[in-house]
Amino acid sequence: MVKDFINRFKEFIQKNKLISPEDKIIVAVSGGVDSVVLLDVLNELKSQLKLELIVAHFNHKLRGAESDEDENFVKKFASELGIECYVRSEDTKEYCKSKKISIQEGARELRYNFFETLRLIKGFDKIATAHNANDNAETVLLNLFRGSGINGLAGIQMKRGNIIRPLLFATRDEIEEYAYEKGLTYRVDSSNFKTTYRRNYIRLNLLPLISENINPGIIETLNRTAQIFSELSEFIRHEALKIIKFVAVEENPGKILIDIQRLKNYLFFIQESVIISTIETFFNERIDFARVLSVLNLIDSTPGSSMMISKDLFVYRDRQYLVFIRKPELFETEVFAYVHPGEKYETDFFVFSSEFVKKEDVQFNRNPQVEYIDAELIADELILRNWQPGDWFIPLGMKGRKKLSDFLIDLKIPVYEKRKILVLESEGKIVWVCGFRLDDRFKITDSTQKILKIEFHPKPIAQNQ
Ligand SMILES: Nc1ncnc2c1ncn2[C@@H]1O[C@H](COP(=O)(O)OP(=O)(O)OP(=O)(O)O)[C@@H](O)[C@H]1O
Repeated sequence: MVKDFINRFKEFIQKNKLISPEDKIIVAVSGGVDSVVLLDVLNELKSQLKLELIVAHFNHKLRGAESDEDENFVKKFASELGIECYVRSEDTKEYCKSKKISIQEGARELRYNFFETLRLIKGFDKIATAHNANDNAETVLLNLFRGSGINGLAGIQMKRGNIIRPLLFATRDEIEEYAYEKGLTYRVDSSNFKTTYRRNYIRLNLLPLISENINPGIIETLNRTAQIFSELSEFIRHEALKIIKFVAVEENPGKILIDIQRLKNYLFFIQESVIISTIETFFNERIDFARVLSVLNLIDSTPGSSMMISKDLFVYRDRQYLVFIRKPELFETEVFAYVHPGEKYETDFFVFSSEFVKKEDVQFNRNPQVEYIDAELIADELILRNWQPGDWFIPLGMKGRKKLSDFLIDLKIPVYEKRKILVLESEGKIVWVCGFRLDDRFKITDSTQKILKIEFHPKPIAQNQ
């Protein structure tokens, strides 16, 4: 059986290109039977495949002395095999409390960050975890019952970035049998928070029932189904990336605009994949299915509707576009500042400057970011602030007053851009809709004596904000 297991392992890693000869692999060992077997099998193949192996263990300090015993067990096992072992401990509860995330989420974040940091420091190629075919079957059912798109039905990915799951071909029984035949010891219940109530219910109640009454090979069947969905998902993702080129009208660091009408032309599962791929490709984040649904619901809601995708990624429904935007750009532009004629005011997002100039230095041009005003008509202290509903002004060249909101609609300024518009105010009157239009009352005329040149320049958004 042991030989057969190792052969199937080899076949699986070759067929799916998970491991190549001379790979340097970090093996994530919790101490449970799966990861103990994974390390053992990789160690068996070490010289044949010329692998370099190290072990990584994260002590989450979640189960008191037991956690420390897991750590000692893993260290001892690795040293018996002559493999270096790296351990990191951190109070996971504290970490999750401070970040306001669930223990499961926080533990995962800490663990995978540690593995990746170790990989970079050691210059290794891959990180192997020991998820098995039962984990995969349970994940598929969980996702199906909770509601999921194609990605969820694809189950646990065999490979994601540098992470590989080479034990996905084996069922839990087979792994336990291997351990038994090789006389391997392991820690029982060393997993972190894998056994959530729902997963446990599926494992202990549902799957045995299905196995007894419908299909004794349900684990293998679900794994095959997952494989089909995984290939389908890969195919659609490939197509989605092409479609993004067509539906995204503007792409720059920190902001993506997707044309709603164009997106609507596609079937739902393609729309879903476009949203997922946009977020993964341009923002390097992941999104769960429930949130994908909410994003797609925005398409049918009123302009201005919005939602948070993650702590700092925001999506907004504009009149024409779905706008994905990094939060800082949107929110940190709340502005209310006192500025004095002749002074400069600068933030991370824009520069406002003003200087007194002579009549002969006035250069009229079509650049709306530079204007000249009659300095004798303004106060000594001006206010630079976000525009607000109810604001009005007299646009240059016009006689009557105009509501700023109407002015912005006429200019077809997208909803998300509107939020960032600033006005320069003097004694309750708007002098300038910065970067757009001067107020007629403050323009320079033949009788103007003192001229103030005003400029407003937004700054490009820094990458990866
Ligand atoms: N504390 C740990 N230290 C090292 N490796 C771990 C640890 N916990 C889990 N692993 C690795 O991850 C595999 C899966 O573990 P587990 O099922 O507990 O994780 P999970 O809760 O399903 O989360 P995830 O899918 O994010 O890994 C283990 O077999 C092991 O390879």
